[in-house]
Amino acid sequence: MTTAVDTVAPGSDPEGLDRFRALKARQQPTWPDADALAAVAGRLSQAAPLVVPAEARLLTERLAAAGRGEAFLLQGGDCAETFADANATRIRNKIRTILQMAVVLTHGASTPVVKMGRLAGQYAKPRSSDLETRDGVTLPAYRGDMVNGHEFTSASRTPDPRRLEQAYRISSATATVVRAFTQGGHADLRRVHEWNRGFMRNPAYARYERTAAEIDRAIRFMEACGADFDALRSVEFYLSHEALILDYERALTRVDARSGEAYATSAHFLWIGERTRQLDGAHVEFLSRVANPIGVKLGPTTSADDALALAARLNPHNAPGRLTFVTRMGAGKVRDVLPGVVEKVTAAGVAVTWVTDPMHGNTITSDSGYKTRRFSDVLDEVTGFFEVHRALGTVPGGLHMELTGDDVTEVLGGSEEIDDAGLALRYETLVDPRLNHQQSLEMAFRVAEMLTSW
Ligand SMILES: O=C[C@H](O)[C@H](O)COP(=O)(O)O
Ligand SMILES: C=C(OP(=O)(O)O)C(=O)O
Repeated sequence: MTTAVDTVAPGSDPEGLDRFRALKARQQPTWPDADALAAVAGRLSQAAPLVVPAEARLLTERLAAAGRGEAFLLQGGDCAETFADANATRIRNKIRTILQMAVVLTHGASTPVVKMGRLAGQYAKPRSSDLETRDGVTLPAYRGDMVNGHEFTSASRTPDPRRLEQAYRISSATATVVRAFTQGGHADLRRVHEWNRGFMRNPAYARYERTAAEIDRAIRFMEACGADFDALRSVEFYLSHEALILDYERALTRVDARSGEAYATSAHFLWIGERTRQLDGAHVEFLSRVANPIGVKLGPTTSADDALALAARLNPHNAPGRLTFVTRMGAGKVRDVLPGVVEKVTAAGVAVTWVTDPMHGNTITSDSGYKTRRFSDVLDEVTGFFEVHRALGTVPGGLHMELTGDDVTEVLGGSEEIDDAGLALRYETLVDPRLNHQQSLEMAFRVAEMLTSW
C-alpha cells in the first residue's frame, strides 16, 4: 500500500492515529502517484469536518439505547453512492424512503427509530477481485467513485487520488441537503404518513392494510390529544459509510479540543467491512483510535472468539453504543452460526448492539447474469435474526439495508414480483443490488410485524 505519510516521527502521534500505516491494509487501491496522494491527503487534513464530535457522542447514546431494546436502528442507502447521482432528487428519494420506513418501524417497535443513511461518503467498495476482464481486456476493478471510474477504460479505471477530494466535496454537499431535508419540515410526521398512504393505495400491498390502519389511528389519536406536530417536523438523521480507504479517513480525523479524543469527521458512524476486519490489520487498528460509534460486519465464518477479540480491541472500556456488530450470515446460515456468537458475547458481558444486514450474505447471480438477491432470502435472514435473539433473550437492535428511493429493478421478488426478465428494466447499481422504494417499504412492514409480536 502506498500511504500519504510513510514515516511518523516517534512521539509525534500521541493519539496513535498513524500506527495503522505499519500494518497490512487490505482492499486499498494501488495509487499510481504517491506524491499526488500525499498532496490530496494534506489538503483534506485541513478541510472542514462533515460532522462534529457532539453529534457522534449523541449517536453513541442512541445506539446504546438500541442495544438495550429502547430504540431500533434503521441504517440504509446505496451499495455504492455515485458522484453522478448526488443530486437533490435522488437524495430526497432516499431520505423519504428511510423516513417512511422509520414511521412504520416506530409503530412496530414502539420505540424511537434511529435513522442513519449509507450516505454522504459511501464511495468506496471492497471487491472480490482486484481486476476485471472483459473481452480479453483486463483492467483494475471498479472500487467506488472515491477511487476510480466505472467506465471500462484504462484511464477511467486507474485510481486517481483527486477523487478523494471530489468525494469529500460531494459528501459535504450531500450532507447539507440531508440536513435541509431532515430539519426543514420535509420530515414532518403527517407528511411522511401521507406518503405511506400513497404506498397503501397499490393493491399489491393489501396485506399491510391492518398495520397501516393502526398507524393512521395512532396519528389521529395523537392529533386528538393535541400533540405538537410542529415539534415533529425535524428528525435526527445520521451519516455513515464503510471506513475503507484509510488515507481518506485518516486525513479527515481531528482531535477534539474539548475531550482530547480523536474523531473521524467524515461521518457520524463508520463500519469495518467483512473483508477488512482482521485483528492485526490496519482497519481495526485505525478504528480502535477514533471515538465515534463504529460497526463491524460479521459474516458466516465468524467465530464467537473472533467477535470477543474484536470487542476487546475496539471497545476495551465496554462502553454501550460504541460497538455495533452487523451480522450478515446469509439466510441459510444465520440460524446455525449466529446463536453461538451472540450467546458467548452476551455471556462475557460485552456491550454490543446487534444489527442485521440481510443483504450481503444473500447475493446470487440470476440466470440472465445479473448480480441480484431474492427479497424472500433477505426477509428470511431478518426472520432468522429475530428468531435467534428471541431464543437467547437478547436484543435485535436494528436493520442495515442496501436500498434506494427509486423504482429500480435489482432485487428479485417482493409483492411487485420482479422476475429475472424484469431485472433488465432498470438495473442501475454499479456494484450490489438494492431494494427499490416499494420493496423497502414492504420490508419495513414485515419487520414491523416482527417487532410488534416481539
Ligand atoms: O458490497 C459489497 C462488496 O463490495 C461486493 O459485494 C463485492 O462484490 P464483488 O464480489 O462483485 O467484487
Ligand atoms: C461491502 C459491504 O458489506 P460486507 O463488508 O458485509 O460485505 C457493504 O456493506 O457495502
